[in-house]
Formats: sequence, structure tokens, C-alpha cells
Amino acid sequence: MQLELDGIGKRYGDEHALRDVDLVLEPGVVGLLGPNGAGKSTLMRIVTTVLQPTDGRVRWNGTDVREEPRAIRDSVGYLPQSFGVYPSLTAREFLRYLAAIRGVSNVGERIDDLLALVNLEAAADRRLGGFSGGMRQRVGIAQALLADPELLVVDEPTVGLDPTERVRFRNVLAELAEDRIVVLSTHIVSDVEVTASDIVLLHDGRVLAHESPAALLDEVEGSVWEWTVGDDDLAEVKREYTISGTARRSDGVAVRVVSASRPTPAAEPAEPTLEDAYLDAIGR
Ligand SMILES: Nc1ncnc2c1ncn2[C@@H]1O[C@H](COP(=O)(O)OP(=O)(O)OP(=O)(O)O)[C@@H](O)[C@H]1O
Repeated sequence: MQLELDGIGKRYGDEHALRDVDLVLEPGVVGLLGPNGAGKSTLMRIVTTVLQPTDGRVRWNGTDVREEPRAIRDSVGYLPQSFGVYPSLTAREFLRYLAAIRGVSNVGERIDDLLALVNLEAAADRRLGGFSGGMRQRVGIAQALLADPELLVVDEPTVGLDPTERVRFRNVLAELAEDRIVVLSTHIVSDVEVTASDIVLLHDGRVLAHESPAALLDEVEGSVWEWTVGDDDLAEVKREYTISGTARRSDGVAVRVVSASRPTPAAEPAEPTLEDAYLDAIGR
């Protein structure tokens, strides 16, 4: 099972949403991480064949999907960033309806399993119009899994989920990724910190890094510092350094900074997190 992106570019008019994206993805959770406007949704829409790239090719198990879109369409489950539901249908009816229009058969039991997976068993026969944003999102996740896809593409899926659901969902994706490729886009580092086998850092339409979380952490090892500054000095520190955190203390403000060299003799080295690595890569 392999998804290969070869020189993918996408222009909207004069604007480059993606440039020269080369990636080879294999089973596991691939965290596509980048700030707003980095090109994450554009990349996901290209992978799911909703959108055609301006340049480059997508290959699914070696087959060029422009030539044979079915090769990937039959294998992909997609949760887009904005996912609409029919408010008058119940969760179960909606999933049955989507299965029917996609030609997925024998789904009765599978729908029960999926409703359980996303923790909606109790609400299965309630109308979607009365669902909270997080509940609708969970229906969205269930529909993406209807055809038991080998490639699952989920665009900012944790938006609207409460912290308990977020953790639960993260674990569900990790389990699913044991024998499939799960591509998850987010700008929230903690969504992918624990479960991702690979992280793709995207910024301004370019891939800044494609590495394991451990390798990304290694890159900032020895480059994260903490010290306390007076209120008057905070603005200057913010101007000069990539700040990855601040916390108010009785004697000033504790700052956490990513910097290749010790910013000041008062700075103590700190254990890096993936968030530090992300900010460092984006900052550079
Ligand atoms: N249909 C479109 N027409 C013109 N420009 C677009 C279109 N869709 C996206 N863009 C531009 O392409 C760039 C990448 O957008 P994209 O939505 O892929 O980013 P993103 O990383 O998913 O952002 P977000 O986290 O905000 O969803 C942005 O500059 C955006 O304004």
C-alpha cells in the first residue's frame, strides 16, 4: 500500500497553493501539519481526486490516478473540512443513504460498528439537525470509514471535539492506521504528537520536512531555552526569538524560546516538544 506524490503543484490564478510536493506515504498516521493557508486542504483534495493538480502526479500503488481515478476512489475515505449533513435524517439513516449512493453494500452491521466506534450508539436514531458540532464531526468520521478504505484522509477532524473526544478519536485513528494510510491534517500539534508515525510540515505550499516525530525532536534538541524576563524586556525577546510559550510568574514572565545558541546566560536548556520543532521549522 503506497501513496506517492510526485512534483505536485497547484495554482489558483497567480497564487501557488502548492509547489513541488514530493511525498511517499505508507501505512500509519501521517500528520499533515501547517498553519492556516499552508495548503493542507488543497493537498488533501488532490489526493482524493476532488481537485486536479496543476503539475505533477499522484500514484496509488503505482497507478497514476489522473489516468485511472477509480484506482484511488475505490480505496479512499474522506472527511472534508466542511462536512454537511441532512438535518432531517437520523445518523443511521444518513449513513445508510451515503452507503447506498456510493454503492457500498451489506452495510447494516458495519453501520452499527461505526456508530459504536465514534461513540454515537445512543444517538443513532436521533435527527442530525439536533446534533452538536462535535457529534456531526463524529458522523463525518463514520461516513469516511463506510467502505473500509485503505486510505483515510481527514481534514482537521478534531475541530469541534471536546478534549475527551479528541483523545478518543486520536486513538481510533491510530488503531485504524495499523493496516492503512491515515492522512490527518491539523494545525494543532498535540493532535499528531503521540500517534503519528510521520509528520509532514507544510508551509506556504512547500514541504518543509517529512520525518518521524522523534527525528523532528532531535533537530531541536539543545535549541530550546527557558528563563524569566521582566515585563519591560518581553517585547524585545518576542522580536528577536521564536517564542514557544510564556507563563506569568511572580517575578516576571517565564519565556520558552527556540534558538540555536543560548540567548542569554540566564537561559536554561529545556526538553524539546514537537511544538518547539514545528515553530522552529515554520520560523526558519
Ligand atoms: N478555491 C480557491 N481559490 C483561490 N485560492 C484558494 C482556493 N482554495 C485555497 N486557496 C488558497 O490556497 C492557499 C492554500 O489553502 P488551503 O485551504 O489548502 O490551506 P490550509 O492549509 O488547508 O489552510 P486552513 O488550515 O486554513 O484550512 C491559501 O492561500 C488559500 O487562500
